Amino acid sequence: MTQAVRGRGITKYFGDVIALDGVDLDVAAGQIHGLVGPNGAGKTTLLGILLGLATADKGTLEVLGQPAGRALLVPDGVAGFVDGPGVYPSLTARRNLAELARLRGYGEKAEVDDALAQVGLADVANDKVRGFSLGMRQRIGLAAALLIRPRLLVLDEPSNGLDPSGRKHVHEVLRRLAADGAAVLLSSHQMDDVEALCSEVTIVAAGRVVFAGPLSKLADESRPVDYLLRVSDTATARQIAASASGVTLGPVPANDADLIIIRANVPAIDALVPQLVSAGVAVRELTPVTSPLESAFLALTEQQAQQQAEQQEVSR
Ligand SMILES: Nc1ncnc2c1ncn2[C@@H]1O[C@H](COP(=O)(O)OP(=O)(O)OP(=O)(O)O)[C@@H](O)[C@H]1O
Repeated sequence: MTQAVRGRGITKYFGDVIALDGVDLDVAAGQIHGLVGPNGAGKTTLLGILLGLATADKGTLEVLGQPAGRALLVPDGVAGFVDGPGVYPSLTARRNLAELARLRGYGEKAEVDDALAQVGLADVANDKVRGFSLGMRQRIGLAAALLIRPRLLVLDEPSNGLDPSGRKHVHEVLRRLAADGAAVLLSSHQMDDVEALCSEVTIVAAGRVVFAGPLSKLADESRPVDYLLRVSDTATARQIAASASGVTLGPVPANDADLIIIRANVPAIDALVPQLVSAGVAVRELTPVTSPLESAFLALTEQQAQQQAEQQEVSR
């Protein structure tokens, strides 16, 4: 599989602040890759470097086979935006895209209409962007990116402000692009979006990569997570869970009399369920409260924050 992005040791300072501290990033062509991390982790900075909006201080970056990251230039074949798309509020959605296409020297009206249709804005093509919601503006930004037929699409929080229908359009567009061989790199705080779309993720915390790889590798069976259990007899189930090894009882759920919340890892759950069943308690549902990505994200980023605090303590 060809690489769309290959970054090694990317480092970026803002004065004394180190926003990116030796970041490696690999995004394959045809892949939707998620970039996740807590506030201030360096995601926007990294995406900005890929889009030629900022330069790296150290490290190497190849985008679509070309060296990048050292000049304020959008590499060929790359589209996207950070911190929301730039639009002209006084122009209609269609004029915004048509002007952009004209400025860039490509794109016929038909492509503008097609891009608007793809993101679900055909019905409001003749409305001024001034009245558009955040989600609609995000979709205009995506439509603008589509005009250049990108081979790498870079998006910062593309689901911000999207309603379920807007989200569906955006997901479809991204999946279609990837199926056609383009690479998509998106940052998101919405773990369900990342899980629905991305095959691989890079998790960053405080400017460093704490995990990179397939989502399937994140599921760690030894890590305790919270589960919801729907059972036929909560009183007996709570009693058994309270004395089961490796299981901690959570709070009593407020609105559902048939549920209990427990914290356990996979082996502890595997041992608990037959115990409940043999005591005559039917187990009707067993669901992790947090997804594997969310719990890995929390565990990895907390670990990183703790290590940093310890390092600061040592260097004092
Ligand atoms: N232009 C700038 N000047 C000074 N510091 C900056 C600048 N841009 C980013 N930073 C700092 O660099 C670090 C990384 O910021 P960045 O915006 O890349 O994080 P992020 O992961 O995108 O965060 P969020 O999820 O909140 O958008 C932060 O400490 C931030 O304060």
